Amino acid sequence: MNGSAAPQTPLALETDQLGKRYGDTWALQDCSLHLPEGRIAALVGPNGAGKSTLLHLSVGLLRPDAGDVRIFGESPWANTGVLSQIGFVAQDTPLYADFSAAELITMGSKLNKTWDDVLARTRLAQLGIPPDKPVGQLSGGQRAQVALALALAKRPRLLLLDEPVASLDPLARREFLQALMGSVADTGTTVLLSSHLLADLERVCDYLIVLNRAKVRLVGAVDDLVAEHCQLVGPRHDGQPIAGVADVVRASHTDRQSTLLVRTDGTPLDPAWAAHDIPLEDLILAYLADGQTQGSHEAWGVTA
Ligand SMILES: Nc1ncnc2c1ncn2[C@@H]1O[C@H](COP(=O)(O)OP(=O)(O)OP(=O)(O)O)[C@@H](O)[C@H]1O
Repeated sequence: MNGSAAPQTPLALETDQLGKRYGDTWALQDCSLHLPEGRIAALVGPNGAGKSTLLHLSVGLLRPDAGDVRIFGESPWANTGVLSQIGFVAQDTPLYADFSAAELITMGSKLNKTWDDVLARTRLAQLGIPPDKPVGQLSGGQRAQVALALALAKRPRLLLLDEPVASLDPLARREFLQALMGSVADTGTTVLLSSHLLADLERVCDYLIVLNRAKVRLVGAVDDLVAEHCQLVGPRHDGQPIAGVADVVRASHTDRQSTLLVRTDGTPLDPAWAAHDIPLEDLILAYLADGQTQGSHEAWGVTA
């Protein structure tokens, strides 16, 4: 994990040993990461990994039980002034159900110092969202579109989206992500977007955060992470160190041969192994699979 690497550019989000606990269970633990300003970042993890918890800590909806979270250098819990720079669309896009989209836009314009009314109205007009219908009567996908339009109209420096495309059909999903990219490209807005749809994320994101079982498993620029990992195929591996390899992320074996997904250390690789590039999706899946069900089998009293 390279979450503690020295930052090169100003940071939109920074966490240091951040933790949140419910009873005895840590929803997020020892979470240290940087998200440089201007990135479009994917937040990936299995159900219950801690993604929503990280986002809620980042907008001051939850208070940390350990460590710190800073947005543009400020604690969102202690310094609520920084919240005006954040747009947040929570999972299931909660909106006031009795209000129409037009009324929500009016409310947004009164509550926010920076507000782009034309952006919100143009976007919802293009999508055919009726202005006067209570949003509680819109479809889940239409509500998600309204929530994104409101978040974008705030002209945030940091936009946090918790599974924004989950309720959208494939066409709407693509349109949503294109609109998101278009809106943030000009403004330099930093985006952190959680989703289970890896192919979508691969298309739009240039930064990656992988959480698994409350811990950060992987964080960094997509190009760097892809360059640092590869698949090795070679003689059966019995666990001894391999030149050029920092970590073995995943291993599978036959009697004579091993296939390893590894993180390299930047030095030349042992020539006994054939190295192949690894697609981003396979890389993410390897980190997601890591020890996934071990604790669950213990909790259910069954063997894996
Ligand atoms: N209010 C709560 N009370 C108790 N436990 C909670 C609460 N909220 C979350 N948790 C627990 O914290 C852990 C992380 O939950 P979180 O919602 O952050 O996961 P997630 O990665 O967003 O999951 P999903 O992909 O399913 O939305 C889970 O084990 C969850 O059961």
